[in-house]
Amino acid sequence: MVKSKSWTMVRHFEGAPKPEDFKLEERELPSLKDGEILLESVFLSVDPYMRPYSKRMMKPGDVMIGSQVARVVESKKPAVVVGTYYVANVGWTTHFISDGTGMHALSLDWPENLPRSLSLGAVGMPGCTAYIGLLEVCNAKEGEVVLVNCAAGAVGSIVGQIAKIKGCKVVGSAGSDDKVTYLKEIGFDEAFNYKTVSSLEEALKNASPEGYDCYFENVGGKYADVALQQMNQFGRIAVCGAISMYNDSVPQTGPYIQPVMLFKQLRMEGFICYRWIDKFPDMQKQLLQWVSEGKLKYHEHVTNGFENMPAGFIGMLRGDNIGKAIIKV
Ligand SMILES: NC(=O)C1=CN([C@@H]2O[C@H](COP(=O)(O)OP(=O)(O)OC[C@H]3O[C@@H](n4cnc5c(N)ncnc54)[C@H](OP(=O)(O)O)[C@@H]3O)[C@@H](O)[C@H]2O)C=CC1
Ligand SMILES: CCCCCCCCC/C=C/C=O
Repeated sequence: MVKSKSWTMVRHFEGAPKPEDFKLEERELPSLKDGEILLESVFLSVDPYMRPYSKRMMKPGDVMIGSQVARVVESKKPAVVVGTYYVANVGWTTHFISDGTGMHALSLDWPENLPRSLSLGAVGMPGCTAYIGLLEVCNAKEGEVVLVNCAAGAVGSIVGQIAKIKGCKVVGSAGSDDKVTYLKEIGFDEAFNYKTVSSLEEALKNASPEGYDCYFENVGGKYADVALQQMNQFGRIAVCGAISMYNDSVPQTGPYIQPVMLFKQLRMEGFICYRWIDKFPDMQKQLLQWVSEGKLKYHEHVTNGFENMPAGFIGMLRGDNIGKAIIKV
């Protein structure tokens, strides 16, 4: 008998998630039936969406939502070979039985020198989100100026680098001096620590006196109020996330965006990456190629041990991570 451990949500989060909001549970899995496979997790992802989507998709006692890279340890499905790897959306759980639906296999020729955890980060959903938001939603063009916040994170760090590959000028903001150093290392033209600048408005003006054509928005709230004022005429804003608002119990209120949207003739579009799910395989191929060629750098913030998964999640929301926050079992 195989024992599976899972992290469940004890109660809906109030404000920032806390360790006591999670419970580690264990259960025995049944024997495999014909057509089924048994998988064990190798890497799990902790992502900001888990905070707002826990409210939309979960009830107390449910296993936390999320995706992982898992290895096949037993197979009663002829097409599936033991030792192969899959990305599966099965939540915070160490072992699971599947008939193969709702998962996708990692390429059998995954490069030896690259960690498979990249399929949860730079070459996975966050990488595709960066690609879509920048190129499909903002429609960034060579020579334009791109602003991205949460710039040292899983999505933001890829946004900035794709923008450089496409010939844009890139400005990024992040929440520590180490993150700012990292952004310069990976090719951002300008970067600043939004927590220590005396004026966000001045920091944005200094970084790009010529204004901004594209704004890849991950933060929302007061940051956005200031950044929108720095947009150029006909600027485009891809609303990817609003992490500064996810823990709010009482919604934040204005300033309101209509005057600046009107007089600068801006276009703002919210997007969820899965609208482009059919394009994921092509985007992932491109992202993996850029990584293999050294054009796209990646960094991972690895928390070791499944038992530390809530701490890894809480730490990511607090800003502990440079690059993708990953749990290694
Ligand atoms: N629309 C879509 O399809 C998708 C949207 N997203 C969104 O993209 C954004 C980035 O996600 P992801 O790259 O995975 O996460 P990150 O790797 O960027 O990690 C989250 C980061 O958010 C920053 N942060 C936390 N609280 C605040 C705050 N109050 N104000 C400003 N920054 C804060 C921290 O960085 P710092 O130290 O810089 O503050 C932290 O490191 C999120 O908003 C997420 O919801 C992600 C995937 C898909
Ligand atoms: C494993 C279930 C995931 C369902 C929600 C995925 C949402 C991804 C888009 C993110 C939006 C904001 O962060």
